[in-house]
Amino acid sequence: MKKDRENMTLEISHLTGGYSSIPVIKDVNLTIASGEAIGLIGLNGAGKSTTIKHLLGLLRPQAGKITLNGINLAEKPAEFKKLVAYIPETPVIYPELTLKEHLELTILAYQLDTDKAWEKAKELLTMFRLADKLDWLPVHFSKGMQQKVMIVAAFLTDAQLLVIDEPFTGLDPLAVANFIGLIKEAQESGKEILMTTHVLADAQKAIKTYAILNQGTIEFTGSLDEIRDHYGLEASDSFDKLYQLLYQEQKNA
Ligand SMILES: Nc1ncnc2c1ncn2[C@@H]1O[C@H](COP(=O)(O)OP(=O)(O)OP(=O)(O)O)[C@@H](O)[C@H]1O
Repeated sequence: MKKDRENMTLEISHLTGGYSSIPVIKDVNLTIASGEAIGLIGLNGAGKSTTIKHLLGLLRPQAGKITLNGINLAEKPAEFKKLVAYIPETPVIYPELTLKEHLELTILAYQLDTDKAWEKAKELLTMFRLADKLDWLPVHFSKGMQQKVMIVAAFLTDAQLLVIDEPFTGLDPLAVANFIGLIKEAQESGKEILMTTHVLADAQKAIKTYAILNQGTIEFTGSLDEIRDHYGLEASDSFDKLYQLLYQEQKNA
């Protein structure tokens, strides 16, 4: 398939949804173009994971639509999902499968060319210091090592959209640096990235644009400097102050 960067866009438009008739996210609009990475930030309970669940097709919207490269998730879920790789906050590990078998599952699920995929897997496994553990059971790995398995599997897929939920907790600084390098590479190769995080110090090494989700609504989108201006933060203020302001808004709502 010819890659035309102009058509490679994630569009979330007027998305309203949640777990019951009372919506958790309301009229969310977000566009991520090819080569763009957006950080989704907000207080606990703001609706970040709920937005991600909609994006992965795990929840059905009450209103609105999600398209990727023009493919509507509601109309062509299988086609849409093949273009998406997901790194969950809590690693999903199958207790009876080895590391090698976990990666084989990914290769099968995304119908990857086996030789090319293993070439890529070896690079990623070496980067994350897991190359000698292919026959181990990841269920016995540490939290950080399990997180690395998720990262290796996601970057193996070559998916167009990377959805990443709070990746930094549990990763050591070497792994964080490698992960940030992969995010930058993914952007350079024209992928779209949506990452939720509370760890702006690490995120800002790779991500320049942030969407602020407050009580289920995207309140502002921009660079960290634009966010400072919008919320009246001083250059000397830490971003903790932003969260305090969001909390005040929530209390006053
Ligand atoms: N499975 C569920 N069933 C019902 N309500 C849920 C469920 N999961 C989350 N919620 C509710 O949806 C709201 C948003 O939760 P969500 O997990 O999307 O927040 P978040 O922004 O990801 O928070 P965090 O920063 O803690 O990860 C919260 O009020 C939460 O209680």
